Amino acid sequence: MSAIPPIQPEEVPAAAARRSRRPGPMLAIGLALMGSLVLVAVLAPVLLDADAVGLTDDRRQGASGEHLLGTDEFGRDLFARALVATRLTLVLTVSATAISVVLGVAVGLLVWMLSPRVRNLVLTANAVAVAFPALVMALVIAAILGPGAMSATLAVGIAGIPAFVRLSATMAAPIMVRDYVSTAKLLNVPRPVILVRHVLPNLGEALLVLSANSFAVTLTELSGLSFIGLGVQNPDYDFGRLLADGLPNTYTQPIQIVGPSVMLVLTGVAAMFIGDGLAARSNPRLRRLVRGRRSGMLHRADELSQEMAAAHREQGGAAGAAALRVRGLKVATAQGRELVRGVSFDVAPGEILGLVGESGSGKSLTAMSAAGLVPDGVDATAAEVTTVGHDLLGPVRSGDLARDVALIYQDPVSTFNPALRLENQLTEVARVHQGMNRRAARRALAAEFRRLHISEPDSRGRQHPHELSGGMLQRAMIASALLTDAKLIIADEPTTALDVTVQAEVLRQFVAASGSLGAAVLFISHDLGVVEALCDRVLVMKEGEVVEELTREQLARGEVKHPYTRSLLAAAQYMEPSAEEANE
Ligand SMILES: Nc1ncnc2c1ncn2[C@@H]1O[C@H](COP(=O)(O)OP(=O)(O)OP(=O)(O)O)[C@@H](O)[C@H]1O
Repeated sequence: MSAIPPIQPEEVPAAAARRSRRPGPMLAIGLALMGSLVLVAVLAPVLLDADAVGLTDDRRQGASGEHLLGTDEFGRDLFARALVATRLTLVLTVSATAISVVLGVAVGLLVWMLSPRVRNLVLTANAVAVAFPALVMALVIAAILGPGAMSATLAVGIAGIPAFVRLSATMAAPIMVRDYVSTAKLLNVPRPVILVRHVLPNLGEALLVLSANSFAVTLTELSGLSFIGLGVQNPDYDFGRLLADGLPNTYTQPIQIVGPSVMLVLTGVAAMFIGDGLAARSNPRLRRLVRGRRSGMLHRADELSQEMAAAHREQGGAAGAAALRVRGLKVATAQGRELVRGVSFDVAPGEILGLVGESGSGKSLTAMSAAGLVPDGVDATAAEVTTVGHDLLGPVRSGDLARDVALIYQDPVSTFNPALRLENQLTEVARVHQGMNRRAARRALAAEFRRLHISEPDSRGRQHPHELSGGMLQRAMIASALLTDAKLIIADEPTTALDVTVQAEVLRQFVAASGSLGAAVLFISHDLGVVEALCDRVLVMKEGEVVEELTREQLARGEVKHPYTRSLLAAAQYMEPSAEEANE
């Protein structure tokens, strides 16, 4: 057997990560411009209020050294008025945008607490609202609420809500099926907490981009409402109100509309630059499980299956010793399509049980059901699922499963919430369910990192997932299982997404970890070679059924009976390079 070469971790260099966080030129210009406008909004009403509102005899004057943009029919300085109007304009625009963002995001996330049917209804109604022009909707709402700055702000804010509902609901969808959300569900984290903690931070960048662009649109709409008399009322004034005041004099004294027009354009351009700059800077790498009566639940099987399970029990012997005991597990879609058809097995403490079979044979559904995680859209029944002593067909105390079961998924990137530091995620069970304080948990995690040969173990925890390679993230998951002394590790193709050398190292660490923990392991794989090297026993699944059970020795000697296993074995041998090929 050839020696396994040491792994070369392909980390994302810290300098590159820092560079990607620097604002680009567009964002810098936008922020500088917006910063200047905010400064004007703060200072102008203090310094220029007398000139802006003071009535003088210098009426309808053109531009001069004394009045840079002339004066209006009451002798008020138009330059001062344009600058002073910045404060009210910005306050109203920020308020209306905040209404759209806060309510839109709240609704967009809360729909994920509804049943799929009600959620679809809400989202369809929202899609209709999005298709309706926001300005028309704002006009209708403003007309109902009556003229005034407050009602215009409310109208424009409400009209902007559907766009944010759509964005946040759509972006939440893929996050709700991410592995770290499944893990949070295993931890019995309440749905609102999952939404706020795991989903909301991942919307941050997209929300910022949409908010900045929405700010520009809101500015135009609010100015439009003031311009037609539905917004800010005299004696107050924003840019739109100033434009309306200057309109009758467009031909006789056009300079009256220059100030508010320029300020309006500058504010809009600043917001657009910020939005586009944020969009350009957003890192594309930074990227549902529903419990209900009808689906996504593990139910106790009906009478018939109970009988079947009793038969299995007789075959299976005493339940006491097994870390995982599954009897008569069936998983079916709501339409009745059977995906897993009465699977029964045990995994003893310290034993590694392999689950092999072609894609779609029901391996993941079987394993996830064993952790009480049944995906939305399917219904699972069993006569018995006892996981580390917990009867999953009855109520399980919050945190018990989380403490005893560790899940390691195929895609190391989707396993972690990209917005949270690794140590927060990896030490959660230890801190929340085992009462370890933050500092002790951090130290213990670093020790496990060291044990698993993760470089710079003391600082890794403070990094975000994208700063580590895939192999490191998988080892970090193993470290987390070690940290909590998990009694059952469910690993769903944990090395498939890794390259071959990293795979070998992760597997080596995996065996060492499970050995030192004495944990039972349910190891799912397509790869018979890996399973033979790693597992004590193997279950072969085909079309939702276990068609054969083999020991490692039987598999090694090729003592397989079922034609399907034979074909799997033949395929694996066909894939393996011959000795000559390997030497080439
Ligand atoms: N939530 C779901 N709703 C409906 N069908 C599902 C759902 N989850 C899985 N299935 C179907 O159940 C079958 C078994 O899926 P499962 O993921 O357990 O297969 P698998 O053996 O793990 O395959 P793979 O190796 O590709 O992951 C597949 O046909 C799959 O399409």
